[in-house]
Amino acid sequence: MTHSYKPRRSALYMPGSNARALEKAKTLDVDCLILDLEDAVAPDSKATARDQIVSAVSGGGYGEREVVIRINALDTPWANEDLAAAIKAGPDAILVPKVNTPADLQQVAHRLALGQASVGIKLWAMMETPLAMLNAAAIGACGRDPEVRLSCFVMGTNDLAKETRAQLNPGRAVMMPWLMTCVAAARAGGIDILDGVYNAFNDLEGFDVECAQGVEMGMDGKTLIHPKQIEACHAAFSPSEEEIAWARKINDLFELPENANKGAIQVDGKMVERLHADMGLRFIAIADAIAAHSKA
Ligand SMILES: CC(C)(COP(=O)(O)OP(=O)(O)OC[C@H]1O[C@@H](n2cnc3c(N)ncnc32)[C@H](O)[C@@H]1OP(=O)(O)O)[C@@H](O)C(=O)NCCC(=O)NCCSC(=O)C[C@H](O)C(=O)O
Ligand SMILES: [Mg+2]
Repeated sequence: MTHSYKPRRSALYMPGSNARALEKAKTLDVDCLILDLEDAVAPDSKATARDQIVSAVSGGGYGEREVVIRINALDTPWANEDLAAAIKAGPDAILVPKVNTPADLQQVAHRLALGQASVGIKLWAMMETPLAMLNAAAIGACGRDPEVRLSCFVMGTNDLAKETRAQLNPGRAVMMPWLMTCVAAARAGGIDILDGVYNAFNDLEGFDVECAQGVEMGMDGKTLIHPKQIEACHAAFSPSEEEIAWARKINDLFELPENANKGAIQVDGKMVERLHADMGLRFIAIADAIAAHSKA
């Protein structure tokens, strides 16, 4: 089995209205950039932010970083112009906030399908409304629909807390059913999923704990709000040396002639099946992709 993998360990949001941040992003060691037109931008600054994002993305200079534009929600007065501007700018993906149903993504995909300029632009979906939690499987299934081009879920835990009135506390116990439902929906749809932001960006200890939780849940990476969160995020979401060594060891063991007809073997006192070897190959592919990404 072969794995292709695109590192999405970190996705840093920045307000489209903040020209300094848009420029600084070109120097940051981050996998993805989310240039925001939505919640980080005040209503009076929406037009300026839109212009600045178009000019920044069209101007390039972001190298290997995946560039994503977050537009305003589809039921706002800005969505239409945001979408036109995003298509013109030509980012790697457009992030649609407040998605409730597959129809929301189909509507945006329809706009993308109308123009040559949008060939290759993917869709990302914010999972942050009560309806999205109830429709997660159907929204995730858009990942299997080539016309919709959905490639990633992004958890919006702040909006989820606001809309459901559940509290966003350390440990996120009450959010766990929604987070794990979205992980399952993303996997069923064959797409990636990024964890929500950690608001207290000066609390790096708390951030480490939440990154570790995201890794445990099966998230592919985490969304960030400040450059100081990047390093710890990469450390958490990159396979460790021990994981890679273990992956190589069990794959080598299954290659041995004496194990050719075995589905399960014993390694260091543990049962290891071929599915574990496959999981190991994924770790190796991730590590290789990260190494290639850092060299670029
Ligand atoms: C939170 C901030 C407003 C803090 O800004 P500031 O006080 O300016 O921070 P610093 O002085 O510590 O900044 C140091 C340098 O780093 C640059 N910087 C800071 N943040 C960013 C960033 N996000 N991207 C790029 N560069 C950044 C500063 O320019 C300084 O650089 P230099 O001039 O060289 O010294 C700010 O961090 C910020 O605006 N963060 C992003 C906020 C945001 O985008 N929020 C919306 C997304 S979160 C969300 O909506 C989640 C979801 O939808 C949900 O529902 O949960
Ligand atoms: Mg939100």
